[in-house]
Amino acid sequence: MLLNVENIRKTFGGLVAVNDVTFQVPERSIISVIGPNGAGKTTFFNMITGIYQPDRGTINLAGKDLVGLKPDEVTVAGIARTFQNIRLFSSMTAVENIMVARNVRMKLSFWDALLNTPNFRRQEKEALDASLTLLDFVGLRRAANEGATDLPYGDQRRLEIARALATNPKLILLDEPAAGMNPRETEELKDLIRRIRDDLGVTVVLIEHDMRLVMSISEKITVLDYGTKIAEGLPETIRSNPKVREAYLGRGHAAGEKRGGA
Ligand SMILES: Nc1ncnc2c1ncn2[C@@H]1O[C@H](COP(=O)(O)OP(=O)(O)OP(=O)(O)O)[C@@H](O)[C@H]1O
Repeated sequence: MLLNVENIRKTFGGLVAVNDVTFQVPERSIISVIGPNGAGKTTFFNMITGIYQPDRGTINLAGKDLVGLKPDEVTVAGIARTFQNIRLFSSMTAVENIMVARNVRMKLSFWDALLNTPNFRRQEKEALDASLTLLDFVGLRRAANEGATDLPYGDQRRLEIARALATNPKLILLDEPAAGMNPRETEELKDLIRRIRDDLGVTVVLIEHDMRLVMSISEKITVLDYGTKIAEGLPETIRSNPKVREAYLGRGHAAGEKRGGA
């Protein structure tokens, strides 16, 4: 197992946002976490990535215990993520946004940078080349020198994915990557997610409301409702699971119909 999460729990005051959830991710898999609004999905990601510490439970990545680590330490351990609300640096170009992310892996001293040593210049050149390769990978090579937040929305989402990949992760967590995308962009995203796994060997876990995407891409789906895991399995079994249907329909049309249903 690449990621092994056991019985993690998070409460906010009296509210149990994530209720003793166990979740396993095999290496090189594509797994989705779904559930109605407020089900606890983002809180779950936030615990895995060190933004919140779980009240109890364990999180293990390739044999390394992640509980207690800060977000940047989790990144170094091998987990990258994107956010529901895009978080790009608006004052930087597309390629610069990737270069800064790559810095977590660079081996430079303060003096190298200050004195502009050959070591610094060589690593800068490598960082630029690698960042352009990643832009190519997500289909944004032409936009390298454009302001990151001037890009169309779908491109910004792909840039965020490229930036996450720049940290050289074992696992990438995508929080609603298709949000705001049109059907053509969502198709391209599906292809990109497959290539992340097939070409880069990076394992993918996504939170997603677009059920067509979820059903067509996931090898396993985990369903949360009120913080509790209510179902887990192959897309076909999840689609026909009465508990899952009830969870979506019980919350009204917002989650059940507008967003595609379960
Ligand atoms: N920092 C916080 N303080 C208090 N309550 C919180 C906090 N973060 C999340 N919650 C609550 O925890 C519950 C789960 O929220 P979470 O954002 O994890 O759900 P979600 O499944 O990601 O929802 P959505 O699909 O709408 O993004 C919600 O009731 C939410 O209001």
